[in-house]
Amino acid sequence: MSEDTVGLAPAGPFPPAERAAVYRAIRERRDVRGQFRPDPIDPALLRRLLQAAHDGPSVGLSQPWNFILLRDPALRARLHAAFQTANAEAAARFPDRAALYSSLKLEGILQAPLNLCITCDRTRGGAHVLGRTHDPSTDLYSTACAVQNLWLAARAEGIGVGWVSIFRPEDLRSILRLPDHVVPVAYLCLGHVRELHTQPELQARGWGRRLPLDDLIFEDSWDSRPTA
Ligand SMILES: Cc1cc2c(cc1C)N(C[C@H](O)[C@H](O)[C@H](O)COP(=O)(O)O)c1[nH]c(=O)[nH]c(=O)c1N2
Repeated sequence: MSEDTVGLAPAGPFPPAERAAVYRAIRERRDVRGQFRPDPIDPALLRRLLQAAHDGPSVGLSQPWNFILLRDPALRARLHAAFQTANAEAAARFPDRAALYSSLKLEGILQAPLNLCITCDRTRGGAHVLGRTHDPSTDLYSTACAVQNLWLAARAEGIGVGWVSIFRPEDLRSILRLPDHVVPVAYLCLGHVRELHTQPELQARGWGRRLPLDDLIFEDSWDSRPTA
């Protein structure tokens, strides 16, 4: 196919206000655990979020994702119970910070009007996928890119998103009836929110802090990092 039949559009920078909006969505995106309103997400809005995810980059254009929409209260109760089991196990890993850990809210499974599991089908695209031949993990990275697209679009739409990874993988697999070749990459809680934290909640609550960007940049080789 020649260059003039593939379809090209101007690639200059966005006008300043649109550029600012993109950076605003990136900077103001937050992980939401407890501030969900119960009102449902409009189907057209949800469709835009899923389209944003589906517009993501993927290795060899393999698009390994699926989107499992979880609304059924009974199913969500089982998922919440699975979270509680895993969270008790996780809490035990932090004996020095047990009180702080147990004070953290780490999911909104029952409060959020919608839960969404974004999966990666490790067979999508067949045995050989362009770009994945030497790094099989690239299908998982692709799926994470889709998640981030959705997360940023959700911020622009006023929808909060919270990622819950405190599950035994086998619990998610059995409750959602996933076949072996499908990996649950992201379990997300979604809903309208009235307010968002201005900084990561884990920072606000003293669990961690955002690292200075300058400490993370170095040139040419790992050996030249400032902390070396
Ligand atoms: C892969 C992955 C997995 C999780 C998370 C994120 C990601 C990327 N985060 C959210 C995480 O704590 C949060 O992103 C950081 O603390 C930074 O905060 P903001 O996202 O900027 O608000 C998260 N949060 C939570 O309350 N329970 C969880 O199980 C998880 N799991």
